[in-house]
Amino acid sequence: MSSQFSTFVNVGERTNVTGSAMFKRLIMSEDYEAALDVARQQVENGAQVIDINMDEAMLDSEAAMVRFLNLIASEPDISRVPIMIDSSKWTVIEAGLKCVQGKAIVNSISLKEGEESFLAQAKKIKRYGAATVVMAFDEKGQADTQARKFEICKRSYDLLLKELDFPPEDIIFDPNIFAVATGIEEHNNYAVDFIEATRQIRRELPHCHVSGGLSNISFSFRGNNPVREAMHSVFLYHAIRAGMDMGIVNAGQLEVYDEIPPELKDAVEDVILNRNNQATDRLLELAPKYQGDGKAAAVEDLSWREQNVNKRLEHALVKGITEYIIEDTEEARLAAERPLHVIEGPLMDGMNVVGDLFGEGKMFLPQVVKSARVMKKAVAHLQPYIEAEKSGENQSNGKIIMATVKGDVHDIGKNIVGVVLQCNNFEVVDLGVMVPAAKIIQTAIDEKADMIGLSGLITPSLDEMVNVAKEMQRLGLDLPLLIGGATTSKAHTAVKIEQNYEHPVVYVPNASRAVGVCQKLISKEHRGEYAKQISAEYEVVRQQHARKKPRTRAISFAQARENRFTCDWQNYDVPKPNFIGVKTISVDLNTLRPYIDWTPFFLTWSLAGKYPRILNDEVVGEEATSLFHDANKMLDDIIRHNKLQAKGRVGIFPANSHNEDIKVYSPKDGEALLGVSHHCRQQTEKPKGFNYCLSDYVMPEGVNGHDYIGAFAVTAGIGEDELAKAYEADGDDYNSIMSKAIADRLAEAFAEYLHERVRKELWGYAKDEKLDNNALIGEKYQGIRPAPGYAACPEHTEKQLIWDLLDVENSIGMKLTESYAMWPGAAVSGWYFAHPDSRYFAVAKIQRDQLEDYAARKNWSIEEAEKWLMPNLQD
Ligand SMILES: C[S@@+](CC[C@H](N)C(=O)[O-])C[C@H]1O[C@@H](n2cnc3c(N)ncnc32)[C@H](O)[C@@H]1O
Repeated sequence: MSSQFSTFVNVGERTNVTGSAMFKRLIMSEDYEAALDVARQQVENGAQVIDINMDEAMLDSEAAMVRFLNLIASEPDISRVPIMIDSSKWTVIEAGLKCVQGKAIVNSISLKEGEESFLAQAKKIKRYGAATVVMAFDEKGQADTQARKFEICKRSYDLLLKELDFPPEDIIFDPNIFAVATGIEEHNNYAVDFIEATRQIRRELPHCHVSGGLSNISFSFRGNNPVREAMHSVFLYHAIRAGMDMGIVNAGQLEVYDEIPPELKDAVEDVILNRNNQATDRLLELAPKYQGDGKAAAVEDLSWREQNVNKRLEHALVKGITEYIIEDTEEARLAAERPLHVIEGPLMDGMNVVGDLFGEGKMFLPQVVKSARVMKKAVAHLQPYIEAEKSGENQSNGKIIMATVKGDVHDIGKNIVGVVLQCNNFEVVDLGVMVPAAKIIQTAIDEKADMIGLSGLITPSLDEMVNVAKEMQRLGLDLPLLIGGATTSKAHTAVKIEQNYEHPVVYVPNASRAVGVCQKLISKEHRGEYAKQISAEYEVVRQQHARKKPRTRAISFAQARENRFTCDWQNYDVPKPNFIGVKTISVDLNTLRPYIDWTPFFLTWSLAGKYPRILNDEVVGEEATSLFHDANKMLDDIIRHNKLQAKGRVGIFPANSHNEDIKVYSPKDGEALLGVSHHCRQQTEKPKGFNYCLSDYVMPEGVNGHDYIGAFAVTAGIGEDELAKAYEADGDDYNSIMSKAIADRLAEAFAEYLHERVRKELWGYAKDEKLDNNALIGEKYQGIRPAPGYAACPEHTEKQLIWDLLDVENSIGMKLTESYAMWPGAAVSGWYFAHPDSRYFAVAKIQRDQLEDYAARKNWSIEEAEKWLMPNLQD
């Protein structure tokens, strides 16, 4: 059932005689036709489940339930959503279960009357194949604190799984939403108790769901809808983040979180999160101000609109405000002699202010990208007028061809550089990802470009950049070549690329440097001087590199092997997996959300600092907070509209090591050899430690039977390209980059989530592990998940074995490029090692003897081995 819950599931409650006076009237007067219309409307309005309740003293509830459900069954537009049979009487529920077609949900059972009746009811529910809501209610009463809520849910969960083998994905906990701000001090923490209990439930009781009735929370503010709506929205915002994935939410009674006036939001947040003792009083004080329309109180500061048009354009650009840009641009166009002058005049002036502020560190990258969005909108408005003039003039600073090289799919960095250059009036022709050298060069010639910029993330891309440089030389180009991307460096550019091309080759470490470099290269006046300076600088880098003595002494491969990590294998207790084989994992994004590590997200946007501290950072805090809000808003939208999907494959196999190889056997018989995972060993002198190789963490063959190894490949990027392209088509680079950064985060979150499941459940060697997200990010668990291409297993072609073992491409559509980059880009793959001593390390430099051995093991020529292990070879 989990696939149905890939978004927050909204339960419609209007077909409930206890909650809707109108529905009650219709049922009591036996107007079932009109009652059906109520159900239909709910589905049309987006309810994904409809809750039906006939609990009315004056009604034969059982008969009414059966009659209504039978009517629904013959209405395909209603019966396409699951039905929630809601009653406090078990007989009504059972009568309902008998006549629902398709999967039903029972609302609800609990431990209120003890374990026996709870299990008896659950057993029947299971037999009907239904899911069930389980209330946090036991023999002592309804749970109000976090501890009680969790304790009851855990007890229910354990009973259901152990006694009945009840599918955990069919359990929906309702940990009780109670009213806050009632004036009774004990109630102040009720929302926090619900949210934190939800977090704990979702973390510790795998695969279950959490639901609740939202409107209770704001009960004390009956009659003041703006405050109630704000409370619903704030509560939901936090509860969904904690893992609430279902609920009775009346969309009409929900304010958009980001549109709540800040003053009200702050006061409501104080109440919901119980942030201080005065919270209720403050909200009570504020509430009358928002009564009625309420929003009148929230006056946006629009004084900037009174300035002249040029100043307004500047303000919009600096602040990234798109609302008025078309009307302001139009006003400027009408006043200008020619439309082009608007770009060259006020718009470029505004962008220069942005550029200066960015250069001075007073604006941050996300703001600059937002400015670019405004600029693009303005330029798009002017474009038809400029074309109508057919002036053919090109007033840009210069034209640059940008591309992620062949074999690589990573483009966030490239896109950011592109935007920043466009902000500075460079014309960027972006060829996208996986672009062969021939296409890059031909486009540069056709477009009469002034420069070429190459980007790449994975190490094989370094080689491809060398190839592009050689091709440019061979074909006689004279354009400057810019090099950027995570694995590139000044040293690599100087040592490997520059001498292959006799015109300027410049390493660009980040987006903020790109503008300066491009401006110097484009300027006739400065280019020669700058090129000379760069080339002299790189000559020094080369000389230093050549002189550089390795800080560590190399030893022979035989010596290194001799000094392998080992343990008492004879007495090693092999952790036997609960699951051996391969399976697909589909997971909803709400489940992944709490596993996100946000720190690298901020780094993507060049904001350095650890999350959550960064939100309050003195320098970047404000921008980080705004970025974080934008990201979460987009994430809400992605989840709500299913815009990205996460899919993965995981496998656990019998395995043994043989020196630097890991032999992987068939899960069926443990005999047939499915493949060999090849590894490299550290080859520098280790006076105090071991010369590690990943194979050391798997029991050698011939000792004591099989050990095991796991493999995984996950993506959260299904839909990523379409999503980003849609934003790009709209000139919205900010959201395009944002969507990719989010997809990336979700993929990493997926890897974290799946690894936890492997440890606790599939392999199960750490079933009692209890770690919060911080501890997971800090890798405080047993075992590792090294990823080919990273330091302990630097050779990328080894991903192919993961793909073969897990049948990744056929089953979930993830692919490997010729450089072994993963597609979609938001993807992670790797191996699982369970050994308690397993650690990440860096293979670092290896010697010729190991290179030859590796080539022989892989059945490669030495040249081939050199190509793939290039970053690990001594220069
Ligand atoms: C790149 S970070 C990703 C986790 C981070 N929390 C995030 O969300 O971006 C850590 C991962 O990189 C890989 N990794 C790190 N160091 C490694 C090494 N020395 N060898 C192999 N893989 C390594 C492992 O797969 C590890 O789980």
